[in-house]
Amino acid sequence: RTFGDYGGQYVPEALMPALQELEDAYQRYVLDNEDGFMDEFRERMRDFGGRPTPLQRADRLSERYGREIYLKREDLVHGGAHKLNNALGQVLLAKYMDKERIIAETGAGQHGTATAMAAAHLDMPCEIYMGRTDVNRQRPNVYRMRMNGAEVNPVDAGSGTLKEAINETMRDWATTVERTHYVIGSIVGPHPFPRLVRDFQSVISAEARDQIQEQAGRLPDSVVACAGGGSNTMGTFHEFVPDSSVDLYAVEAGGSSLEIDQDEGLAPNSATLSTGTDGVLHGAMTKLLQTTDGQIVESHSVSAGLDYAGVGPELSHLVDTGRVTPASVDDDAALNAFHRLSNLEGIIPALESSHALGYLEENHAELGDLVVVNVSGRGDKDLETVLEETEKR
Ligand SMILES: Cc1ncc(COP(=O)(O)O)c(/C=N/[C@H](C(=O)O)[C@@H](O)C(C)C)c1O
Repeated sequence: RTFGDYGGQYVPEALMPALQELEDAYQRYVLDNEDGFMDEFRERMRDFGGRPTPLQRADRLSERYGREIYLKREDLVHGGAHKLNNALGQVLLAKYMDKERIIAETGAGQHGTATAMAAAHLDMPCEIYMGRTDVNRQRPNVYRMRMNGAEVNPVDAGSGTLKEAINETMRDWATTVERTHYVIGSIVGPHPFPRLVRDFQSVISAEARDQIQEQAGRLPDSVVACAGGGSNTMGTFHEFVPDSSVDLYAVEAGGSSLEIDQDEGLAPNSATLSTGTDGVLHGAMTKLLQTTDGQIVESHSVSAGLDYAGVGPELSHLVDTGRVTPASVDDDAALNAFHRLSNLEGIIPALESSHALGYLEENHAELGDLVVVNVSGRGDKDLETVLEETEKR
């Protein structure tokens, strides 16, 4: 149920039967591969999702930093981000559980898009909850969700971002749980969601661990991935966790500064692993950005996908035990990294992934001779934001 002191099931009694049912299905189908569930998951991620994704040597970045830089190309997964790994797995699991309806939250819209695509692919009705602020700043993804046949419900409460979208989705699920599965978008929420999402996303590190040994002849010295809720992070780390020679860096959004405004309850960043304190959010004990009297603060990031005041409990635990190094990169460095990869390697990365690439630019000297960086998504969705923000600066 837990990762050290973190995780658990801090939810209303009404949700416990649903979590118990999900835990049974997780054990039977994901862990025990009953009825060939994981075989079907892998086959669909191959034929529909486009896996395996390349682990590509970045020649220009390797020259620039004087070491071997390999990019794990999750931007090439169908839909443009790692999100499909988890969304397809959960929608397929919902089918095996005889559910009739899919709901999900989204912030950057990548998870919403992936869920809508997976639901269309598997012929399941789908409703996505998305904060009004995010609907306005990630419009191309709203069009894609609707094009894939999903209903998109804008959420006007609070700041109209991810936190409110998750609350609305949980509220829906509490009253429709008999026939509805909630496809949660990251390694957050009550047990078994953090493990379930991590296990689906772990295809990333399973492939990368084989590919790096095939292509470079050994394990990497370090692996770098951005962290919003933490699903691409733990997906990229999971199979390397037992390899103590491999350093793991989780890069969060440093926004415009790391200070929290206690009075306003505002944080101009989302660097939860670096500056957060323990608390419960969305059903799990984890690290949070909160005021001293326990109010969850409004977080910030130039990238919608990293703008989340919580983080997965598994990452909180691995940071506390020292296995994962928490890091953060500010908005400017992320924007510069967006332009840099586009110009040097011909790859336009998602603004979220740009935080991992920004960390590489600032800290490559500490990362050893062989580095794997996860490009969690592609940056088409961010072009407007980046062009606007770049003009402002
Ligand atoms: C391309 C891309 N890269 C990284 C992330 C960060 O989410 P995690 O992998 O769960 O840390 C995201 C997160 N996107 C979510 C979404 O699209 O709904 C996000 O907004 C929330 C689920 C956190 C993303 O789109």
